[in-house]
Amino acid sequence: MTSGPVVLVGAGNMGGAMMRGWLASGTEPGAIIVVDPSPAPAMAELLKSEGIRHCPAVPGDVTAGALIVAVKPQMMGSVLPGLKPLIGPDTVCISIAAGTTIGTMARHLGDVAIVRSMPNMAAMIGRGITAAVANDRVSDEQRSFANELLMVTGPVEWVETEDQIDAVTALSGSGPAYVFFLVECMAEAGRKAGLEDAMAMRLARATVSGAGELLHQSADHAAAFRKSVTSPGGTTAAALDVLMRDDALQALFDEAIAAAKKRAHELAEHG
Ligand SMILES: NC(=O)C1=CN([C@@H]2O[C@H](COP(=O)(O)OP(=O)(O)OC[C@H]3O[C@@H](n4cnc5c(N)ncnc54)[C@H](OP(=O)(O)O)[C@@H]3O)[C@@H](O)[C@H]2O)C=CC1
Ligand SMILES: O=C(O)[C@@H]1CCC=N1
Repeated sequence: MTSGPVVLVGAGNMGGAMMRGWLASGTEPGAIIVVDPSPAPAMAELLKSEGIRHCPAVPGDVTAGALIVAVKPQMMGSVLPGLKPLIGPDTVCISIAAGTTIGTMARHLGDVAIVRSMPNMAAMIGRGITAAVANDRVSDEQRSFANELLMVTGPVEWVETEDQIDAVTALSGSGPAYVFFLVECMAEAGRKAGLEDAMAMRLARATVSGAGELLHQSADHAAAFRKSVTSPGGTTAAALDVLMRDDALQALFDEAIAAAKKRAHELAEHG
């Protein structure tokens, strides 16, 4: 089954991160084909230096072992139909696009093996998290091949039902942006508290990345870490009294995640 090449359609931020992961994990450059009309100069250079075949349009002489679709959701409806020639009986098709459903993919690609997945931006440093769901055409062998291809950017969680992928998109797919915004807010608050701009940003960045690393290196619950920072009657308690007041921040996150999930449903309509 894995005799066909891994064909990546869309070598942008996420597709590029996956491709770099495949190379780093030992996939032969000759086993990768990239379809992208005009990759960014750095990507074009990488494809050239690695000797990866680059096709500005879908090649007519290839049957993919795995077909990874990493274009914007709004492009899926126009890109998917043209990918059919790449699909043979053993091809597993993997999408990372937000919103686009397995049903939409099957409508364009046919009754084939499809994995719908959702990575996140930390894939760029191999520290992402991906959730995936497979349709019933995906064999155990194809699922484990898909798992191998996805896990180069971090752990892979397989979910049972497709509707969970929209929730994943809202939580971990978009999630890095929430954390970056948290850094912006913390830095701005630090500035208002009297710190020089750049210093406030350095402290906020280091605080969030250090706290993230603690979570990464330990299985302890986030609440346990929070409690160990918080001395009774101390400064952290004073701040958390504000942040946790009336569950307002939780309510804001509930609303934000629900909005992202709703948007994923809307994006599905572009198929
Ligand atoms: N960014 C993120 O954090 C995450 C994104 N995703 C999903 O990943 C997908 C890709 O996002 P991202 O990598 O950020 O987007 P990018 O715009 O960086 O990448 C998309 C790539 O596809 C190329 N492209 C455009 N048209 C075609 C075509 N007809 N055939 C082949 N390639 C084409 C684009 O080229 P050009 O730039 O020239 O148009 C670009 O290189 C999206 O569906 C998104 O929902 C999932 C998780 C996280
Ligand atoms: O914002 C988006 O639609 C994409 C999907 C998850 C992260 N970025």
